[in-house]
Amino acid sequence: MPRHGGPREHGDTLHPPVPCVTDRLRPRELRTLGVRAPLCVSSPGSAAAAAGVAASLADGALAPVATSDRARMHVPEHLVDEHVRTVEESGADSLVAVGGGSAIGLAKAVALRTGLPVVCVPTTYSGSEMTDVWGITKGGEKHTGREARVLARVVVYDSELTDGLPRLVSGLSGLNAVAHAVEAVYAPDTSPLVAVTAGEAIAVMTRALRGLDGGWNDRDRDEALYAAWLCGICLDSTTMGLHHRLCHLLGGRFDAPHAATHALVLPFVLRHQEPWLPAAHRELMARSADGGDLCTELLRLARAFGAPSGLRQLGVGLDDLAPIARRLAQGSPPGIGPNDEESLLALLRALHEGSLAPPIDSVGDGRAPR
Ligand SMILES: NC(=O)C1=CN([C@@H]2O[C@H](COP(=O)(O)OP(=O)(O)OC[C@H]3O[C@@H](n4cnc5c(N)ncnc54)[C@H](O)[C@@H]3O)[C@@H](O)[C@H]2O)C=CC1
Ligand SMILES: O=C(O)/C=C\C(=O)CC(=O)O
Repeated sequence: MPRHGGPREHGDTLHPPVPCVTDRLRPRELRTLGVRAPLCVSSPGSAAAAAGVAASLADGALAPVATSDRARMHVPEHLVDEHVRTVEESGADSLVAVGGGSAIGLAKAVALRTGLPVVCVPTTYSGSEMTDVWGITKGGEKHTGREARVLARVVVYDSELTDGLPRLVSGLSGLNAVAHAVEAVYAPDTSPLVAVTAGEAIAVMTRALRGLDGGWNDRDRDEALYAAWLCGICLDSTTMGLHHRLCHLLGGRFDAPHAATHALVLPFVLRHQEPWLPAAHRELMARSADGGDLCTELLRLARAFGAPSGLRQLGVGLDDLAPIARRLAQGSPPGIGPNDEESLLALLRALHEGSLAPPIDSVGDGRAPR
């Protein structure tokens, strides 16, 4: 299959090709938006992919007026300031993000200030390209919000752009995406449609990640990108809960690596919520783990991809736990499990140690109403 020759073909594809898969960003997609002069942003790791996209645009006389490969995770405010200045000085009329959640997050933050339309070419599985969620970090606090203007106008999925993504980055960003789907299942504004999408997303992503764990192939990469798309839709459709709030707090205050933090935290927060899940949602989680215990499988995958084994490894001290629990309880993150300070502190202690409680069925009597 020639590079960029179109969606890859699999003889035994389980699902039809994703409708928005295309081979690459073409000038046509930008012309549809009526723009001519994009600022193309990437991170160092996705700079080569960004150069390829820029070249394909230039072929159509839509050469970027500026490029930057300086995106980094959590979107520090000073980078937003610098890139807004670049927009003003270059006369850019649009933002093309080529990369993972960091590049996309920077484009979103610049769009928040400037109102320029965003086009995304994701090269990791963060799912950010499908959401109206923005984040900017300043003074040790990660501020997030939702704004229609940051939602990408065009998203181009090309799994060949993920071929060079290192195994551990792939695995951890896939687990970040799974967190979007898991939290969408028990979000206050979930719906049957979201739950079905989330179930498919969790099942396909965990299957692809198991493939990556044992020797990744093209099909696993295609499936992971398909699942990332679904996971992003789940996050866009629902209110973020305890898991995302905790990860953002850790990201802002401890500069914790985003995807690795999600991978560590997810099995623990899901275990915390699990007893309060309605039976249908517990079954959905079990089905997406092939009938097994999803938390145990998520923890196994997190460890296989080098996630920290506990909050200790992220530089979080025992003394930090009570203030974090207080902060979370004050924010009263939506979720179905207990959100009082004492329960949250128990959760944080387990996370600090990295010791996951057994599934409730193996405990025997259940711990909460179903
Ligand atoms: N607003 C939203 O809906 C969401 C936002 N995020 C944000 O995204 C950021 C994390 O995004 P991630 O994608 O996990 O990390 P990332 O964008 O920082 O990428 C991880 C690493 O992979 C490298 N990389 C990216 N594409 C590559 C490629 N094709 N080949 C080789 N290396 C490549 C990057 O340079 C970086 O070193 C965080 O800031 C997080 O807050 C994450 C999920 C959803
Ligand atoms: O935690 C996530 O994966 C989802 C949202 C964010 O990271 C917020 C942001 O864009 O910084």
